[in-house]
Amino acid sequence: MAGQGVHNFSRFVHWGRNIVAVGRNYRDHCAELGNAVPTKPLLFMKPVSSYLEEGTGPILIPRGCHNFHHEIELGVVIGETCRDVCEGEVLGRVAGYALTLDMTARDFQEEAKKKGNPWALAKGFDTALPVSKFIPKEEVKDPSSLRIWCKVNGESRQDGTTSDMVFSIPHLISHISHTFTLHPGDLVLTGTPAGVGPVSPGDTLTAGLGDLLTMEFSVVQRE
Ligand SMILES: CC(=O)CC(=O)C(=O)O
Ligand SMILES: [Mg+2]
Repeated sequence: MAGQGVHNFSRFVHWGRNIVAVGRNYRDHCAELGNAVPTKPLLFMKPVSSYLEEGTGPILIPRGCHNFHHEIELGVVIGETCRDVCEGEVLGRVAGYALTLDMTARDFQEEAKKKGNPWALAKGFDTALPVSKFIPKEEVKDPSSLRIWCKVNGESRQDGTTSDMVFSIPHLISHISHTFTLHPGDLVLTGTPAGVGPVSPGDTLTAGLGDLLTMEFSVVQRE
């Protein structure tokens, strides 16, 4: 596998350094929250401590949050260093993919947006990034045409396709790499399609990526 070297990509969660997230990358999601479609990628970071691997525990609603949302997203795992890479080189530097949830304390985010503050509290709390197992790129025929879906207690909430992204995976990673270097094991979240909505303590989230995998997480209130 390209760039595998000493790294074991099946455990990328434990050695990736950067988690870069893209916001407002689907027109239908921009519309549902009343946001303009960006003219260049909107980026924010999530801390490594926000990772939650399937099977290791529940998603924790942060203290003081009263509007807690799911956002299903395709994650792209970097395989080789990306610094000033052109779009045509990007997919050759990808190690694989993962299904991710960009869990969001929407009330914290709304407050931050009003004040012009960053989104760290809204999107960076412990367990804010539930992830599936790693999927090597050889198992993904076309990352630009993958179904991503999310159900809450069995009810469909989000059902989108990566073909509806405003900015493609090569464009996003090339763009990011012209500002900061991405390293092997880093993860790029590519934004969420429409249907984001609230989850409560006791809910079960199930989500899927094409015919490649499904994952499941329960939700509890952080004490
Ligand atoms: C409005 C948002 O929270 C932006 C975001 O994360 C997205 O996926 O879009
Ligand atoms: Mg998101």
